[in-house]
Amino acid sequence: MPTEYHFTDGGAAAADLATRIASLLSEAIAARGTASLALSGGRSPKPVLEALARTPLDWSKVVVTLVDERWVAPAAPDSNERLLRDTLLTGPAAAAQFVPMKNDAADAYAGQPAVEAAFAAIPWPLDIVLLGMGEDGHTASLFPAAAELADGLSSTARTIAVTPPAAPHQRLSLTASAILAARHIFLQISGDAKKAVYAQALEDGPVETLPIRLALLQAQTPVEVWISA
Ligand SMILES: O=C(O)C(O)[C@@H](O)[C@H](O)[C@H](O)COP(=O)(O)O
Repeated sequence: MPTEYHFTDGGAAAADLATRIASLLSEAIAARGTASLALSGGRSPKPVLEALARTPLDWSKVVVTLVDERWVAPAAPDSNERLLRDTLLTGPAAAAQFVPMKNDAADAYAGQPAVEAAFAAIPWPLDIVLLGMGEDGHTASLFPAAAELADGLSSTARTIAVTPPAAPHQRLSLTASAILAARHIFLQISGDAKKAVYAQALEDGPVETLPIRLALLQAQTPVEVWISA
């Protein structure tokens, strides 16, 4: 079962989570000389990314990538790369090495092989994966009812191209095996609707229905869930 941390204030949760992540990155650098961090996009991580950006750390030893990316130009408002460049990769954390999940290929399927090849340069397994969750139970871009879900749950590749059934843009996503190989998994949840989905996902049931279960119903990798109002 995951370890849960509950907060009434989202800002306090973000500050605390950033401190926890920075401390694990420091430990990884001390132990292995480098650290790797995969971050989610969407709305939830922004305050954590802003807090992390201000955290003193030897960021030049940290390789940062994404948990998933929308196949849009890196400057587009929906780009997760843009979110990282506008938040985390400023100030001290600008010294980190960033490995994008988007390239110039015409679509995510054509672009995936080069992303997979670029991922070979990331210190592996990932030290930290920060997941979000949608109200449909998706995590990363592993969406229920997506044609690629079965592959995303079973593939030994690190990345997969996905067309979400009910969300905009083709995506590149980490696979379940890449997520579960990580040393630490974090999940951010806020709001009553997500709390209800999270509670349901903790009950035994098919991963295909609520893909976040891939992280919650396993004992291989420690999962910490940061829950706020
Ligand atoms: O790029 C993305 O959309 C994601 O990484 C995705 O998996 C996200 O974490 C959830 O959809 C939750 O998104 P919110 O935090 O915006 O609710």
